[in-house]
Amino acid sequence: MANPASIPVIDISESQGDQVHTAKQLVDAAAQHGFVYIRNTGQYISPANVEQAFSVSKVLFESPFEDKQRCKIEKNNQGWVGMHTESLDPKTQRETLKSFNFGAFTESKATQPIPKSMEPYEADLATFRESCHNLCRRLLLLFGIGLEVDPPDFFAEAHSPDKASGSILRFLYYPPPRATPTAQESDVRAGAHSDYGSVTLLFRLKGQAGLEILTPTKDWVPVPVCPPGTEKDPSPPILVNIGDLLSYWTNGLLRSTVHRVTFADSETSKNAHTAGLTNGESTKDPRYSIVYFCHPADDTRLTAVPSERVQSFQGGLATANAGNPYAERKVLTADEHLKMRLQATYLEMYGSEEREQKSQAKMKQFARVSIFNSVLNKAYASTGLSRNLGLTIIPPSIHTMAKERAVVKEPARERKETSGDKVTKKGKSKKHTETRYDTADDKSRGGVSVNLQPVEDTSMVDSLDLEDAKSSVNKKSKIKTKSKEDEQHEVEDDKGATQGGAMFFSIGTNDAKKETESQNDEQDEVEAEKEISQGYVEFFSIDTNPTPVDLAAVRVAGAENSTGPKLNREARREIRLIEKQREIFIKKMEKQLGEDSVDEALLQKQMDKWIRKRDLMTRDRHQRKELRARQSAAARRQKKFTQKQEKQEKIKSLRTQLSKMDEL
Ligand SMILES: O=C(O)CCC(=O)C(=O)O
Ligand SMILES: [Fe+2]
Repeated sequence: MANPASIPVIDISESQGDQVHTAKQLVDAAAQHGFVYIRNTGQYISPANVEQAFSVSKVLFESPFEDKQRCKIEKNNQGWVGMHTESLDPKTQRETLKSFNFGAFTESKATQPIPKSMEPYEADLATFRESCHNLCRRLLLLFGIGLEVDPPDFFAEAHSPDKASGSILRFLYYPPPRATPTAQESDVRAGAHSDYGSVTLLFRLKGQAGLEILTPTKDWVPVPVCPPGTEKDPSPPILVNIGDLLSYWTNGLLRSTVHRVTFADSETSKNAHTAGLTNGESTKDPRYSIVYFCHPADDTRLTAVPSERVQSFQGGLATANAGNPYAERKVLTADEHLKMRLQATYLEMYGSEEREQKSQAKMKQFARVSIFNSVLNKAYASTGLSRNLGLTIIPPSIHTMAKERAVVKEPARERKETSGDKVTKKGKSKKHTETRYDTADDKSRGGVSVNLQPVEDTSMVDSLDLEDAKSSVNKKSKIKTKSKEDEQHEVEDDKGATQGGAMFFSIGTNDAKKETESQNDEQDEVEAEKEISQGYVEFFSIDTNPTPVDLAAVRVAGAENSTGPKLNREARREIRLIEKQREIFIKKMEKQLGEDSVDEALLQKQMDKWIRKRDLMTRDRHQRKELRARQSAAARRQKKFTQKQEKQEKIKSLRTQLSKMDEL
């Protein structure tokens, strides 16, 4: 068993004597280990506040999945990260963590969507984040003093809280090993990585093992929560580690050290002997941790700081970061660095180059399908939007179907009206007219209707077959139907999760038309599923920020008399609303800045923001609708079940009576 790391514990409270001495101690620890414990005396963050932050974190992770999913992580690195979404170390197969990243707060209000369950704690979160930042700035000042940077507050100033930065307060949750039954030996809780910012604060709970650091001799050693001498402190020390930026800034004098979180537990890992457990700590329970990643202002340049000690440092970045593949200097500013690291972490969200190429190929394929092109062209043309719209992927079977349909020139859909009497639930007769747009004859392969709706999951668009895609939708709906949301379901759902905020089209086929309520049990099931999935199979999306398309060409194509299917009412309404909103923004801009002063880029930004917000609202509405459908389906099922039981009871009692009569 590897010995725990001998990271020093330092008391930085101002009352603790010589500031220069403390600063030198800090620099030495950061240069040797890249990690240092700060005794928590409560001067910067009280143990009570840390405890409260952990309680809030538990509330967050226990809140409904939909509530968190609504706030999925975006490219600004803020939001909810579901299971297997993140990949800190692309070499590791899977990481079993969930987390929530809080960005900036203004006047105690979050500047990002947060789960409803967090609303009562917004001010507490803002205060906690602020105290973390203050502690980091104190540490940065001490690093400046210890390194004799001129001026000593060089680092602290670069982290002014008034400027936009990538700083993040992050709550982490690692499910217990028993909740990840499909875990493989190679799985880790968090993959090997160094942190992206300047300094990181890490809060952990007593008894929760797992964190390990990679030493210069390439050994993984555990970092206990309570190192010797701190066991009786009111709160475990705060673990501070040096991030890549401080390493760049100091030419590698301060080390950004690679670390990870493992299942290093004798019960769960065959590698227990290499992992090494520290006394009294284990990984068998769920693990919670809180991290504060402190970043400088976005535009901060990452050149070596004005310090003789740094400039004359012989080791240099390469030597100091031997074993840290992440610390290669490739960038000039803090936000460029962060973007580069986030791209590698959230492959799914940013899309790898390979996926980009594939989607390009699919786009070309898509372009050949005139029937769908005409739908899009019309949509683009009628919105008159200057935002760049683009598309992603259609399953080949739909592609084939569309091609066929284009070739046979299926007859246009006809408006059909049927009227008659309908018996209401109360047994009264009522006049009823139903309008349908239907194909005129039975040559139809199922009419196509296009429907605009935001969806939260596009995983099925990769499906190779329409039927597959359909059953995948239904399967997912079924998963969601289960009332008890357990870990495994979250894992399933997370797998397909992609970034929100995009607007998607979906396609419905004739067989998905609303059916009249049936008395038949099975039919009821089918109906419920249809209601839930709304009978639609997502097939392509309009991304709000994708590959640009030539809008001029789109307008020309849109103006032609296309023979493709018409946009349905919801789609047309959506487009009208977008147009209207755009006009409102233009008018506002003109009012403020005078006529012909429309700033296209700004307008674009406003539109994107508005659309994102609207998409979220629409998604909420759909979720509510889905919930209602689920509830009524469950009620129907329950009713059927009770009726069946009553019937059986009756038969049973009749049989008993009969046999009694027989006996007589
Ligand atoms: O949970 C932990 O102990 C460490 C997490 C971590 O290293 C990170 O989020 O960067
Ligand atoms: Fe980390």
